[in-house]
Amino acid sequence: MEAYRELLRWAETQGVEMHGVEPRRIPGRGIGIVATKALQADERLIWVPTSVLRTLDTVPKRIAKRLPKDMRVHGLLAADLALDRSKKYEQWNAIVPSREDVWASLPLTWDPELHEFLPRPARDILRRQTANFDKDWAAMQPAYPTSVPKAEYLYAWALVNTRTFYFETPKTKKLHKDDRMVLQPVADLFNHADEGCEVCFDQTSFTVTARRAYSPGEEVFISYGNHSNDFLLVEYGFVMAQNRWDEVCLDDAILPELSARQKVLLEESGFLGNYMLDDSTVCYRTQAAVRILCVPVRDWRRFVEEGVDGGEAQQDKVDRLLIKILQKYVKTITKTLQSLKGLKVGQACQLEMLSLRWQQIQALTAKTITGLDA
Ligand SMILES: C[S@@+](CC[C@H](N)C(=O)[O-])C[C@H]1O[C@@H](n2cnc3c(N)ncnc32)[C@H](O)[C@@H]1O
Repeated sequence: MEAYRELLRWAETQGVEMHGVEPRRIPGRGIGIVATKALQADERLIWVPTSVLRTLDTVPKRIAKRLPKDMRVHGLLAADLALDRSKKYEQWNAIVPSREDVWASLPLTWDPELHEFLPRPARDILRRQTANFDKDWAAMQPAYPTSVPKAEYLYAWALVNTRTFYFETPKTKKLHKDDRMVLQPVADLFNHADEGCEVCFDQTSFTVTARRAYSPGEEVFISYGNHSNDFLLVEYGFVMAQNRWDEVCLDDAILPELSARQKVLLEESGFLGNYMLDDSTVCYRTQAAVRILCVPVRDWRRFVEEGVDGGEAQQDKVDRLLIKILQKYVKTITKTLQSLKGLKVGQACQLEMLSLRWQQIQALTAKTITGLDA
């Protein structure tokens, strides 16, 4: 019998209710939740009592007391998963992705040589994530020097990273926002889409409710947030083919064009770096940075300080220069894609994911060029 059927049986004994949906294996997405009948908007699909959650409070005292009092909840939950030898959650343990699956998908566990091929925003997120893991491991390691090898803790930490939900209790409300996290067996089988079901919680339960109708057999998603593909790649180990929240960072295209003086001016006005474009817009910061490259400083100041754009002719100049910068960037991306093809490190699926991501970035950049050129 599929392990998730055992999980469902266990969940039922714990009071979890599922209506018109069930878990199934979905190619390329592990397990997901699928409609078993026609569903209507506003139908309640899953109800999970808070008694099922794995939280700060369910970490056994014998574990927590050996760890620092101020340890992050992420680190504590990972310690609990790594040390748990009880049968209490065995049905849940049986359905979570294997270590191999996590290692294949999550950049944190990849060969560091591959990290240099992540887009800049992904590298930034990974740097913060690595610092958090290192902090938690530094607390864990001396407390359990022999019983939990680093790779085992990293696996548990990655599961927590990819499967927790935001949850507030009077106790966790006193903690940092990032610490208000809980593991939620069963509801953690929902995959992500850029628009999904409604997820609500109160002190007694989590509820997932359909926002639209679904046909039988259709996968039902929730949204993990309005995340770009760079974020999804590092935090969850996947990128989406279509993502309305996706965006491209242009810092690697624009920063090298700026002189030291121009960087100082941009810094002073709060416009240095974080240049983004999405499916329909080039951000104001990008406009400010490209403008400083091609209009008199006096006019540039009026743009950033008063929002005066200098008229159509000047905007045209800015657009022309931006097109050139973006065309150069498209060529740089082509080189990155070629380098990826020749790489001898990492797994094929990791290289494919990186290539896919750069192709997406290239496509969005090219689309912007076409839009500007029209
Ligand atoms: C909360 S779990 C969802 C259940 C998971 N698929 C499983 O098999 O247990 C989050 C993980 O599911 C996968 N996932 C979620 N949404 C996805 C999507 N749209 N495409 C591909 N993988 C997805 C990623 O591996 C992510 O880290």
